[in-house]
Amino acid sequence: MKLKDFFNTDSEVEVGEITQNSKLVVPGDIFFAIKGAKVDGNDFIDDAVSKGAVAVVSTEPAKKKYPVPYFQVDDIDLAMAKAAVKFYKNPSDDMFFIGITGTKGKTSISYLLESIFNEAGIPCSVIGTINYRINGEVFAKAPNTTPAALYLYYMIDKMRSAGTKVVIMEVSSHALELKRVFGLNFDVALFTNLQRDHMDFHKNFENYFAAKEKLFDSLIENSKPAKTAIVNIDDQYGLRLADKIKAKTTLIPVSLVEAENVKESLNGVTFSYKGESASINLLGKHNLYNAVFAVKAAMAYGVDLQTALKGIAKLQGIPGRMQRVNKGQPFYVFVDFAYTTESLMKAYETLEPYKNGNIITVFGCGGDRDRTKRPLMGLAACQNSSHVLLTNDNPRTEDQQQIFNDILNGMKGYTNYEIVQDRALAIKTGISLCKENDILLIAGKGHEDYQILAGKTIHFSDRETAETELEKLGYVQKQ
Ligand SMILES: CC(=O)N[C@H]1[C@@H](OP(=O)(O)OP(=O)(O)OC[C@H]2O[C@@H](n3ccc(=O)[nH]c3=O)[C@H](O)[C@@H]2O)O[C@H](CO)[C@@H](O)[C@@H]1O[C@H](C)C(=O)N[C@@H](C)C(=O)N[C@H](CCC(=O)O)C(=O)O
Ligand SMILES: Nc1ncnc2c1ncn2[C@@H]1O[C@H](COP(=O)(O)OP(=O)(O)OP(=O)(O)O)[C@@H](O)[C@H]1O
Ligand SMILES: N[C@H](CCC[C@H](N)C(=O)O)C(=O)O
Ligand SMILES: [Mg+2]
Repeated sequence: MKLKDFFNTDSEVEVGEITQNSKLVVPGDIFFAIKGAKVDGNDFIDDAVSKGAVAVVSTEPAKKKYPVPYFQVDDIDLAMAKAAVKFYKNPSDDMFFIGITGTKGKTSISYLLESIFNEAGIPCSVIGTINYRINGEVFAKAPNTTPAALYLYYMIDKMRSAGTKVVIMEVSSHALELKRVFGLNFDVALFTNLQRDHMDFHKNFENYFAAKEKLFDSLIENSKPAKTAIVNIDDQYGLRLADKIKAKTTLIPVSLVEAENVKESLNGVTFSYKGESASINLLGKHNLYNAVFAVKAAMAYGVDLQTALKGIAKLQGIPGRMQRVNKGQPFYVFVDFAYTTESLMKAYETLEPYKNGNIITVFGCGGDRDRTKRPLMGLAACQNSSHVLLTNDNPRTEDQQQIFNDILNGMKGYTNYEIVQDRALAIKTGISLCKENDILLIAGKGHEDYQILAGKTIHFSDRETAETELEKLGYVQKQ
């Protein structure tokens, strides 16, 4: 493609790649300079040009005369997404796109859907929190749930070349707000729920909801047929959304009343759905929602009910989502990605029927993120546990003591906690406190295999740590 295909210019210069990272520039590339959270991409324009960039795009006026065309734009996120749509030739037009938004349930639904499409023999790819997968193979670890447009489109192009028929995508509110998914045509969009999170970024619930709604705006504006919205109407924001979009789109409501004969156990949930018996190997009623969402989304593509139900039944588990660590010890250990108040409450609700002793919770809160949830999580943990081990999560660049102080504000009046700052030690302590039938809940990091301490990333896994500690105590049973 030529430069004139992207910008208002008559330049015939051939474009190689489009990038926002000067380190990756090779001769022929267009460089997008982004003001980031850590550094300003505008400081790397000279670097990009010296490496052979053929054009520079920025929101800032040019600091000097560059030897290549310089385009000043109002909205760099939009400019990148538009360039990506052109460069990769509308890749979403060639595949069926399922976008999942909502505070909770996105990753779980994406796994359930992938399992259904595998069962149906339909090649599918997944973009989400844990990693990015192309037709079942891990393509890359996920730096973001929904990556920035240039990388996102690059990956979608690879999915198309690999013969993917269905792309299942978690669409975060950040992505919607920052236009990372601009230009993608979603065939089906899912809304799970809206709960307290990301207030650092959105400031209030209305803004947060407005960001989520954008997925459905794009659904309405796109030009493809079969525009379907699948919305949780048991959620107050879902109900509002459903009301707003019902005249313009095919609305499929989701409500738990559709699942009958629900029986929960530590192996999963069995239920009947539209007269068929169904099961999932995932714990808790929230996963029943996720299962119903997945079945409805797959059916919107054309998968039949029986195949969809077989697909959800085959999924054995999801990394870090209520995952049991079982080395044959006489108590229960669960790792869960509950890093918000509501998720923590869901975890306790799920475990309640099996409570035959104490519940001990290991948790902390991430730094450089929503502070409003911290006292609420502290309160929830104290209220629902016999003992809480307050520890670090990913403090990132924030002072750990400040994070503890925020959490402790919600724990006033409670004495059933102690601070064990080192997470491995907190897990070890939690295990040592467990007596027969007790439950240890290790919350907040789920699948994560790292910790970000003072800005540095080290390897860390709740699951591995728990397994190692259990093995040290002589428990060896294979999972
Ligand atoms: C706060 C935020 O959103 N940061 C995102 C941002 O990174 P950043 O702002 O720190 O970038 P930076 O390091 O300051 O660099 C700025 C620019 O300079 C460029 N640069 C830098 C150095 C150099 O030598 N040359 C150069 O050109 C960089 O390529 C970049 O374009 O751009 C990166 C690349 O696109 C993102 O990976 C990164 O997401 C970080 C990891 C992040 O944590 N984001 C969170 C807030 C987020 O987006 N979360 C949502 C929701 C998660 C959920 O589901 O709950 C998500 O979708 O992940
Ligand atoms: N449908 C749901 N409703 C409420 N809570 C849920 C639901 N599904 C999962 N959870 C809880 O939220 C946690 C994270 O689930 P999941 O990873 O599927 O959500 P997500 O939307 O992808 O979250 P994130 O934005 O952090 O990636 C789970 O471990 C569980 O505690
Ligand atoms: N995608 C979420 C994950 C948070 C996980 C938790 N362990 C934390 O670090 O706060 C975020 O980046 O806000
Ligand atoms: Mg997710």
